[in-house]
Amino acid sequence: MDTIFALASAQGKAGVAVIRLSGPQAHCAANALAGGGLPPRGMCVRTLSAPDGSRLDEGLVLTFQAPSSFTGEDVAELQIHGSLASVNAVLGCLSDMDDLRLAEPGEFTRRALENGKMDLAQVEGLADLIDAETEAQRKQAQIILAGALGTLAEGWRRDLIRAASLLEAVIDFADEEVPTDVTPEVRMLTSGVMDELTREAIGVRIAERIRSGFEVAIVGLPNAGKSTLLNALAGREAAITSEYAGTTRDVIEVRMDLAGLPVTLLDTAGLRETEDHVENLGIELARKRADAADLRVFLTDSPGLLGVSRQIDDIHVLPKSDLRAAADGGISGKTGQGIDRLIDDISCVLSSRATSHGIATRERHRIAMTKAVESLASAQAVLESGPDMYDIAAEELRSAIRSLESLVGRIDVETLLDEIFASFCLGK
Ligand SMILES: Nc1nc2c(ncn2[C@@H]2O[C@H](COP(=O)(O)OP(=O)(O)OP(=O)(O)O)[C@@H](O)[C@H]2O)c(=O)[nH]1
Ligand SMILES: [K+]
Ligand SMILES: [Mg+2]
Repeated sequence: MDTIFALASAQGKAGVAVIRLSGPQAHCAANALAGGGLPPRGMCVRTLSAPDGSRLDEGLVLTFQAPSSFTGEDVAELQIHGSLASVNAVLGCLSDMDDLRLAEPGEFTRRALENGKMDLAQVEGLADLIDAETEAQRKQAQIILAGALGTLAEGWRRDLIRAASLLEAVIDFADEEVPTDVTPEVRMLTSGVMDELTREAIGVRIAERIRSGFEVAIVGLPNAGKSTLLNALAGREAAITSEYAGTTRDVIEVRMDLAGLPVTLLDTAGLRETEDHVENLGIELARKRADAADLRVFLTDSPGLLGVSRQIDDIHVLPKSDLRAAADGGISGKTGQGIDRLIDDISCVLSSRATSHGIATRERHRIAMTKAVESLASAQAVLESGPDMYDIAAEELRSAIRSLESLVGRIDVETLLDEIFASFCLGK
């Protein structure tokens, strides 16, 4: 096994930079820089020197001993001053050492997975945590990283193994009298797992939104003040505004953190009948994106006229409230009136959706769970045909178990790894 090293903290100037080494030569290499005598597990302040004796930096050296480390291997971490030159000098010395090489993106985590320090879902959770920008994303990633999906999957697996073994007991004793009918218990176990899997699979759509952001489209007639409102919400001039009706044609996207939720606001072309070819293209795009969005804010008192389908949670507000006499509930992108309330309304709708999801977060999880549900449904169906079909039912249960095992990477790991680790940054 190679010993790998990489800068584990972000590139660029910082107070401290962390260089991580993992593998059989990790302690040996750290000792070479630190002048020897490091404990197998501990923390020391040391002067780090190059092979010619010249001083590299003074820093903190942490050592971890296999298997009690992030990767499960011998690990050393060098905390040095976070300048580009200091980091490059130390990395240069490490790459000159025999048996050491720069880690590939995600390679430390890959080793942690291979050494059983985390399961595949936890690896995904770690990737999400590193990418997390909002509080909702952070919380969701922490739940997965803590191993919650693995715990759930283990419970389902246990129930299905019990169900399969009940059937197998009947198959094995087919020639003898079997005193009890096992089907009620098999049915109960499989139905329980199916219900939970179905609920989790539905929740993935919401969890995906928390990872990638909810889309909120601002929709209305031309000149309603959509772009002005977008700019007010974004706190910057993201879109052009003017008194000319038909200013916005393309969809303008602004990503923001709305009360802890990741939201992409969409400013769209004003909706109307027009002869202008380019404006019509914009209107067509606006309708399409508004329909596909998670939530629409209609900036009008007559949303029915716009040709965009309206859904139950959608918000509609009267624009340009500053021009109306003591208008209640309206909004003004110009004066800021009603903006806070709109933000509250949007985050209220989205957070009620955000809390209704379960533990699973990815399309990969959804597919594995849906496959398991299909196998369980087949198992239940053939169970009806009596003990002659129990071997087929048991095979369907085993196939459901394999689907659940793929959730946490007990099987099919190799095919998934490259895809998952491709999203990792160096040093993780
Ligand atoms: N008084 C007042 N004027 C506003 C308000 N919002 C926008 N306006 C003005 O109304 C005009 C149209 O604003 P925009 O933000 O460009 O409207 P829009 O809905 O994006 O228009 P299109 O992109 O053409 O569909 C501009 O002259 C704005 O200054 C508001 O809340 N109060
Ligand atoms: K306009
Ligand atoms: Mg506009």
